[in-house]
Amino acid sequence: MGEALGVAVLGAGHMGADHVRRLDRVVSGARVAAVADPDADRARAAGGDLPGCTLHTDALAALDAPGVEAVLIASPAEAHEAALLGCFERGLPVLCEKPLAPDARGALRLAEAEAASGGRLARVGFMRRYDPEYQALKELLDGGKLGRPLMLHCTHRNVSSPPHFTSEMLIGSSVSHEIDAARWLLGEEIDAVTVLRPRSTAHAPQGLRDPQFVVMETSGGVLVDVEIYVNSGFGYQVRCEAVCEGGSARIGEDHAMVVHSAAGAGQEIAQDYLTRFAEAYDTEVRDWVAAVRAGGPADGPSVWDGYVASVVAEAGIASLNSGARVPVRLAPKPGIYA
Ligand SMILES: NC(=O)C1=CN([C@@H]2O[C@H](COP(=O)(O)OP(=O)(O)OC[C@H]3O[C@@H](n4cnc5c(N)ncnc54)[C@H](O)[C@@H]3O)[C@@H](O)[C@H]2O)C=CC1
Ligand SMILES: O=C1[C@@H](O)[C@H](O)[C@@H](O)[C@H](O)[C@H]1O
Repeated sequence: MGEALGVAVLGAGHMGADHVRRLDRVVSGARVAAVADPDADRARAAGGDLPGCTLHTDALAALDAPGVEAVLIASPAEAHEAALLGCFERGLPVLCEKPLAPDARGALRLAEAEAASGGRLARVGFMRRYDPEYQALKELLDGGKLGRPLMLHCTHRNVSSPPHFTSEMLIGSSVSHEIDAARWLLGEEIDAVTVLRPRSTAHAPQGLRDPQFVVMETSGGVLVDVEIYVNSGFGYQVRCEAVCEGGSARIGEDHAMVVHSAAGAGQEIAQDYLTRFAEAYDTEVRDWVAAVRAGGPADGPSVWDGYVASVVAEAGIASLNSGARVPVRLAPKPGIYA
């Protein structure tokens, strides 16, 4: 391995371009060796000025480009499986944006393929695990000071949804973060999901079921509720309150400066995830680069975590469409994820 880890970034859209910037300017010990996007202009805009960085319209070609030692996948979910399989075949360590795959069957194929490759090569980009507030909440819950957790109340609001967003993606793409965060915070699996459907906002595109109210039941009897509202129109808000036997703890309150004037009191509200979770993305990528340089991403959110999130999301989508409570059924866990 060279002085700085050579990373190929696949996908140069919102997340990919931001990860290129992060690898180039924020994270030490890494350099961008290749950028791939079928949209050549996007690849050029993200990586065209970086010394030693080759540009590609074919993602698999980027895996074989000179100096590539690791891969960051930021293409749409539909493209993750081919890219991850390409990494597994070549033994390349990889950080893949969430969701791992568009459906649970694809996610399971990936867990089986990684297990067959002989060891863990991939992490999934559930960046909330690297957010200082989420980490503080986990430390508090793990420490047991508040007693056993009984409920998590979660809020997840976006200003607006991208044009391709479907009602199913509110769960499969957005709530996938709460699914992973709840499993990680509580150390429990999710056994069943019920999705309730309030009337939709007039500000959502025609036919989009927005907001939705997701209720998850864990193996230990904790109830996790999530308000997902992706066309709130006013801000990006991610909150979580843990209610425990001996108290409660809340994260994600708007922590900007409070300004008082003749017009009243006010505070800026983050408008997107790149602002709200800037530090989490930096820490996520910094930690991954350090782990790869030290020999491999043996910890962090795994392909199995990505698979479980997909199964829970699929149960949620079934509940969204039927109105029924849907149990979660997981495949046997391959030994590498023990
Ligand atoms: N962790 C987080 O908070 C967030 C994660 N994401 C995830 O990041 C991924 C990308 O999302 P965005 O950047 O918002 O999408 P985007 O649509 O802005 O960018 C995706 C880019 O991938 C390119 N692309 C399409 N097929 C490709 C392929 N086969 N190989 C390489 N590139 C390909 C597209 O041309 C486009 O430039 C998704 O998995 C999404 O769920 C997105 C937003 C936030
Ligand atoms: O991952 C993300 C997006 O894909 C998703 O669409 C948003 O709802 C989330 O807030 C963001 O973190």
